[in-house]
Amino acid sequence: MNPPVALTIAGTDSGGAAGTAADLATFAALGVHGACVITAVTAQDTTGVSDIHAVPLATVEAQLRAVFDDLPVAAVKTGMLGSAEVVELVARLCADRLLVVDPVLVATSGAVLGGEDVRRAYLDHLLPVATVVTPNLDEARALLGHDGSPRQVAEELATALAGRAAGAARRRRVETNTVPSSGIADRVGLDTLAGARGSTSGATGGSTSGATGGSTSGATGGSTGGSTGGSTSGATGGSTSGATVIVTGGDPAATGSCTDWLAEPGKPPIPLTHPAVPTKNDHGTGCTYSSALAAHLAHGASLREAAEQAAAYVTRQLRTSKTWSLGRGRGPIAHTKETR
Ligand SMILES: Nc1ncnc2c1ncn2[C@@H]1O[C@H](COP(=O)(O)OP(=O)(O)O)[C@@H](O)[C@H]1O
Ligand SMILES: Cc1ncc(COP(=O)(O)O)c(N)n1
Repeated sequence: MNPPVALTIAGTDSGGAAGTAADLATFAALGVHGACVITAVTAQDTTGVSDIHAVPLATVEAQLRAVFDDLPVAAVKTGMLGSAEVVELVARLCADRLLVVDPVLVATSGAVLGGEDVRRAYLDHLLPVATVVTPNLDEARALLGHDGSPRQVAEELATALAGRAAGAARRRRVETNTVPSSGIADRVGLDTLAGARGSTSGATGGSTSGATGGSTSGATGGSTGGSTGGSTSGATGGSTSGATVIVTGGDPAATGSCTDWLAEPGKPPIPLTHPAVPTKNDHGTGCTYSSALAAHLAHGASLREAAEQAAAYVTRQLRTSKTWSLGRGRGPIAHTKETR
């Protein structure tokens, strides 16, 4: 039987901890075939980022078209996109897909991986069409433009994105009228503008988020039924009501546990708590988490289930890497197969 396919759109990390290295290793570990579209090549190690080479926009687009025209992509995950124009391109070509956006702005090491124009492009273009957004606390505060507790920023960001999602659906209608026909343009067809509810369940291995049309009702847009405990089906692509926001992290040092806050628009945020692993070997943790989330969604899990499983996976990998001593800086989260 075919495995589900997930696509990562991200940058490379020469040190093998974050970016596409983390994403593909995580997909493989979780039984998903990983496709990858490279947006930037970074010279990076455990101590920081020393160089970034942006892949030309046309090459990013060509990679996207090659993957979408050929493979039954059940879920898309974005990491470092690096420029506002790549953010816009991804928003345009992935708007009706099951889309996990990790809004990478700053690396653990402090390196800036996306400037103010990238932050704006996320807010204006990509986050409004995302199914789920996974900022860490700093990224969530940066996106909102102000401080707040993890719970507060998760709730506020979900509310803000819900407001933008309707506008994005309107914009998509205008844009898809002008996109020349191709494999992708066909799938991002007029029917989908109401918010495609095409099956993206990777469990079948054969589905792409097809233009099946669907309800314009905000209640179904970007549905994440599992987080309310009501649905057993996986999340679907094409948000019209706004993304679910998961603000990751918390303060493990302070409490011995990590709490990720899952917020759906219009609902009280839900705390998802798991044990903290005391370690500095956490480079690549955010990439690993969002890839694990996408992998579980590609298997057909509900969002709540996928979020819990992703955190459990990260925790296991951190337990493996916590005794490692690799590199001079912040060591990698383990991408090796579990040894115990
Ligand atoms: N020390 C830790 N122990 C266990 N889980 C962790 C630890 N640090 C982060 N996590 C978990 O890893 C996932 C990614 O979170 P985070 O570290 O905030 O991402 P980022 O790398 O983008 O800052 C979340 O589920 C978070 O709770
Ligand atoms: C190519 C690339 N993508 C993403 C990150 C963020 O990961 P982290 O927050 O663990 O540094 C990174 N450092 N490099």
